[in-house]
Amino acid sequence: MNKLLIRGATILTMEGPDAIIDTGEILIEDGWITHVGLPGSASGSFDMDEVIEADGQVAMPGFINCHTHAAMTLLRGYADDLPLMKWLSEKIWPFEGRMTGEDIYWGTMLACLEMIKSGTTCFGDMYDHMHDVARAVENTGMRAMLSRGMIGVLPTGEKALADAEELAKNWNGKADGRITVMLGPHAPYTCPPEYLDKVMNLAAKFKLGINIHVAETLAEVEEIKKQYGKTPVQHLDSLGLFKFPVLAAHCVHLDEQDMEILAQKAMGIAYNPQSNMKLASGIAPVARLLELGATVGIGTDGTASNNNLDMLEELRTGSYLQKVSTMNPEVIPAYRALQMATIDGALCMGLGDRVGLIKEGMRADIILIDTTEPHMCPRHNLVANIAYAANASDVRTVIIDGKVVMLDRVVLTIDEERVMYEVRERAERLAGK
Ligand SMILES: CSC[C@H]1O[C@@H](n2cnc3c(O)ncnc32)[C@H](O)[C@@H]1O
Ligand SMILES: [Zn+2]
Repeated sequence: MNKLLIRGATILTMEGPDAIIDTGEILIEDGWITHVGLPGSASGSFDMDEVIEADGQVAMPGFINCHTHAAMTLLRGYADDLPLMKWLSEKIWPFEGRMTGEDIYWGTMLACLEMIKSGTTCFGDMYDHMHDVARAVENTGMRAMLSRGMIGVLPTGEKALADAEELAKNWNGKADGRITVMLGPHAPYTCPPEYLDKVMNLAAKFKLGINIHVAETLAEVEEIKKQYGKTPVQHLDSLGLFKFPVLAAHCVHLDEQDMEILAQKAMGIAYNPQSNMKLASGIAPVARLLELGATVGIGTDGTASNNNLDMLEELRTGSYLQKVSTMNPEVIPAYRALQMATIDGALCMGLGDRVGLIKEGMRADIILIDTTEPHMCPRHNLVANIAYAANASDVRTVIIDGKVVMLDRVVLTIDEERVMYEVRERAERLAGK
């Protein structure tokens, strides 16, 4: 049995706003959290394989980015300052059409590197060549929910369904259980009802959830209303999609009925504030969705519309944006924002029984954040300091599934120079330079 002890940290368990243990200990055995408590309460350090001394640091669950397209690191800075449809059809899709599986592997490696260095331990992905995405997840030690993006209106729509089935057969539960699989029909405007029927048949056959972009722009809502006489959410509901566990990304333009449907029937909603701001898509009505009882996690979306994968930045923006759009500073307070970026993100992807809390019986996805820098001083409120003042570079150590993947800012599973070299070369070729 492998035993790892984290000692001396303030533990922000995320089990409740007051569930904070000063100078505590976390014992991890074979990747499981087996003890969380006060100093000296674990069995002693003499028989540990590894002890991490974490004085001056906060231990909390790793961040969970519940919506991204990891390999889009290759497109970072390639197409900016455009609205969604123009951005996709004129810039993104032509570039993606030139990408190989190997390009996607290296793009995902870079995303994993960036995520680990900013405290993300788990991400939800939708893309093509998912076998190569899965290889990157396996090699870096990250946890991920993977979905093959499927565009039903393209001639490749049938192949995408076959790829999704392969992904489920080959990778669901693999990499020591760190990889799970969902189906990824891209959006109601790219997947007609007959195609979504095929997706639902597959979901039923393999007992999979569904990851889909929904109601991202006003143009989408108008288009779906014109074609089907219903809002995107009501259209999907009438097709029976919400009989499956659905993770709905964006959900920016919703009426009250849409919000009730999502709150009652969706497994989760991925809120992507920075991407929605940058593409000028709008502001998701998250404060109201939360009032109605919806489960809302936070996603960065891909780095062509963000342009980074920094969850501390994202949760802060997400909170501030709701405050300003409702003109109410009380909505999404600091602790709520951290919940959305941890346990609620896990729930959105069906992983809430496994990760998102520091609690006995959960897998150990834990980050250590340095609290000794000037911008974290004084400590009136630790939670506010993390949610509103911390930087990605304050994340010192990252543990995923009980394995140390970054120790004191050295990533142990990735050759940083090699990854950046590969991505630079490939990005230049793909951009036609
Ligand atoms: C078919 S794989 C996934 C597909 O989604 C594209 N994408 C990236 N960001 C967005 C977004 O905000 N809305 C819709 N589609 C998006 C990505 O480029 C891939 O082609
Ligand atoms: Zn997306």
